[in-house]
Amino acid sequence: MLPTPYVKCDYSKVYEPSEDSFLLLDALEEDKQYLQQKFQNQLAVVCELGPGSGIVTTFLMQNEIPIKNSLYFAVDINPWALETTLDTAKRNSCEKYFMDPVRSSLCSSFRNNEIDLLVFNPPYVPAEEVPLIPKSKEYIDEWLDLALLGGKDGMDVTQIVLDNLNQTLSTKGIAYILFCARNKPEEVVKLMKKKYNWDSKLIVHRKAGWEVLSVYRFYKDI
Ligand SMILES: C[S@@+](CC[C@H](N)C(=O)[O-])C[C@H]1O[C@@H](n2cnc3c(N)ncnc32)[C@H](O)[C@@H]1O
Repeated sequence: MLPTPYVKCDYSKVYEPSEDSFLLLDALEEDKQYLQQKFQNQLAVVCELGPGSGIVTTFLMQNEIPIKNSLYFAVDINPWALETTLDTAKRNSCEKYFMDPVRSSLCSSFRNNEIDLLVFNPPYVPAEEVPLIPKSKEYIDEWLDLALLGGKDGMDVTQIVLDNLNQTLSTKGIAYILFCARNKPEEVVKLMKKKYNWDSKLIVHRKAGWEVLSVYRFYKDI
């Protein structure tokens, strides 16, 4: 079993690592060899959307996923998450890896087809709407709402990422995305195949309280 990063931060400002975070780590561990083979002998560009505490990006660096020669970008809309991600990386002695925290909404600050590995534990809880971006860094509770609430079926934010995968990912690119049952992931993956020809594989799923969570890999075998 791969080590889990040590995280110590202010959970009134960033999402506290929970069952979903740990399930995502399990999925990445499960696919470690697959990823190693896929990206061997190249420089891999890795992007985690919504790193929150930084636990997932730090896990990737700590365990050299997908490969030793990787560049890591941690993209969050919450400014506190960027500071915390840097701190978590440092606490786990990951300073030797290239990791850039980027303040941006989803992949809007990347050029097309640059990301090889995309990882996202999104705001997936169904809600009337996705909250507006808070006016100031100091509106702490509002940043936490953004970490959780995903609009209709909890899919508003995730759907933007899925609809843009063809533009976002490199030719060999792969995405790992977490869903809860209320996101209707079985329907989502069928539509991804039909609309965009993305293959998908259920890597892990687990009952967490009253929620069933799953992580799917999206890929194209070329
Ligand atoms: C469920 S939390 C996941 C945090 C962390 N990755 C984990 O697994 O513990 C979702 C994260 O997505 C971020 N987020 C929400 N909307 C975003 C957006 N439009 N662009 C970038 N990040 C966003 C939130 O700030 C939050 O850090």
